[in-house]
Amino acid sequence: MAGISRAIRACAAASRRSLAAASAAALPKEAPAAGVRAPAAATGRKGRDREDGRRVQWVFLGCPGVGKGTYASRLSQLLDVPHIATGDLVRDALAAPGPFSKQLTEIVNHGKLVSDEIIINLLSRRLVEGEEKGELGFILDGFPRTIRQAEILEGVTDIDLVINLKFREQALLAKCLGRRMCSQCGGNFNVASIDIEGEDGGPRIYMPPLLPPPQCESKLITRADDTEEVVKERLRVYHDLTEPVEEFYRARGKLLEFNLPGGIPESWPKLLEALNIEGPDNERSAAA
Ligand SMILES: Nc1ncnc2c1ncn2[C@@H]1O[C@H](COP(=O)(O)OP(=O)(O)O)[C@@H](O)[C@H]1O
Repeated sequence: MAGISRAIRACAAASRRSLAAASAAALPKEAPAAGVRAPAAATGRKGRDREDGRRVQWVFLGCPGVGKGTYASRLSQLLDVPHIATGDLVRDALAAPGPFSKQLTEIVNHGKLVSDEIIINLLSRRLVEGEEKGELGFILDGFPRTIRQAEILEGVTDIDLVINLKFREQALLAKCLGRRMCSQCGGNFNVASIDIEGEDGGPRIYMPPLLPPPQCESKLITRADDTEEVVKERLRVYHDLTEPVEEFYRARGKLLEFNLPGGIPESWPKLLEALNIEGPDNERSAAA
């Protein structure tokens, strides 16, 4: 797909050039009229309704623990595009032995962002692999996370829609601390029980734990950066460096704000509705 290959070339070039030069070369395009563009790319359930044959190119924004991975992954299956999480790319890179992974671990385990050069390098490599496999779109999760990353992305490819997930701040820390993954099957679970009183006439939010099946119980692992101190730092970094990215896309009429009303059973059908996507018949019961 032309959009992706342009992005790859430019991202790869950006990782070689100084980022200042890359940002200058990738100056943002004219802002379209204010207001979120109707997510027309999503109206066909498989997102195949564009004339050029490409599928959706979406971005998920939102604080750590909000559920970007959960919803991005579900949508990617529904729309038949890859879910590309830069956090996963970073974790894969730090799992490989060597000095590079040591350097990355030091950054990630302190809740800091890795450099734009490193992340663009990892992302462009992933996009090249995808292009070789014939991928026709993407849902990005965890990128862009700085204004500079957003400017580079905006300068090299067309992002159709940016979904900004919001959840009650007081629950985010508990959600991160409760995350568990099965080291064998890769399944994601959460042992936290969230119960928050309604605010300003809003409903009470109750999210029961999402417990693993018995065969996964003894294999659960916790991310090294999901400790209280590090999650608080990641939330601070999000507010300082990533929140301005919301405004960047709002000004370009691409930001769709979505307040999660609760856990997956309540939120998933509402998100599909907001995106004008028709889920498969069994989707609602699967989410319930
Ligand atoms: N776009 C990015 N820019 C810089 N660092 C990133 C980016 N994406 C991921 N990382 C690094 O990987 C870590 C884990 O990312 P992620 O899984 O997306 O975390 P979160 O749960 O906080 O959203 C981040 O704390 C950061 O160190």
